[in-house]
Amino acid sequence: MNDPLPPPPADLIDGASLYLDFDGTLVEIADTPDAVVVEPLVPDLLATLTERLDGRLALISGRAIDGLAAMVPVPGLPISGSHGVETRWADGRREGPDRADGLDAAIAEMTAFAAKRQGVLVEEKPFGVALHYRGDPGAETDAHALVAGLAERTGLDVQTGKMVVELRPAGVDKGHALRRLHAANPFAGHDPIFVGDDDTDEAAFVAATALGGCGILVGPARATAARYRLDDVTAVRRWLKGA
Ligand SMILES: O=P(O)(O)OC[C@H]1O[C@H](O[C@H]2O[C@H](CO)[C@@H](O)[C@H](O)[C@H]2O)[C@H](O)[C@@H](O)[C@@H]1O
Repeated sequence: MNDPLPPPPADLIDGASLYLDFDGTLVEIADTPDAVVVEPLVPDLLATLTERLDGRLALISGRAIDGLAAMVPVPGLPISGSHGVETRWADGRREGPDRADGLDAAIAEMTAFAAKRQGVLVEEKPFGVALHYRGDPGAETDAHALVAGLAERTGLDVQTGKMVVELRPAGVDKGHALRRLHAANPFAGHDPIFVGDDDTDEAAFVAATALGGCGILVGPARATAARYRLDDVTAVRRWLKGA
């Protein structure tokens, strides 16, 4: 595939509001969710950017907020978690929906599925659940079929990702997350820039563009709503340091 997307200019975030994905963007993908290595330079970089942007920096992740906040201990950093389902604002206020009926039963079925396949694991989240098959790629088809069936029965939506398929509340995605954060101070009125690598990030690229900003895809060229592209996590960190 030809790559029509240039790297972002160094001054793109001047005066902007910056929204960052986590896995595959700020940290390298690892074998399991808990195996991710967060070097000290990551929270240090986020703290520096928060100061430089007068607080206009937030994480928008597929991970649940509590786990992510523990991995990235930056005081006052707003976080949207679980693919836009839950929010932690800079002052610590939390927002999220009720836990869906049927979620516990879905977790039980996924756990039974994983118990029969070494390398498949279940990641529980407060409002959803992810089924990871990075440790057993051959389980992909069955994992997707299981989660599609559970989505029909529970009314939850299917979210795909890198070697993962999950259930999350319907009608919410990272685009909603970006719009929600961007409607509030200090983000509002500044062009939104979103940086991400995965399927779930496309909705945020679309939202950022519609609000007058743009998206930056991380990873190999692909069909995307992003305007710019960076090769990998190292390139993201270099760009953020130089921006
Ligand atoms: O939106 P993100 O912050 O990028 O989160 C997306 C998912 O990331 C995590 O899973 C992915 O990263 C794992 C660790 O590198 C990897 O083992 C897995 O295969 C990837 O799918 C996280 O565990 C999920 O909850 C997030 O939805």
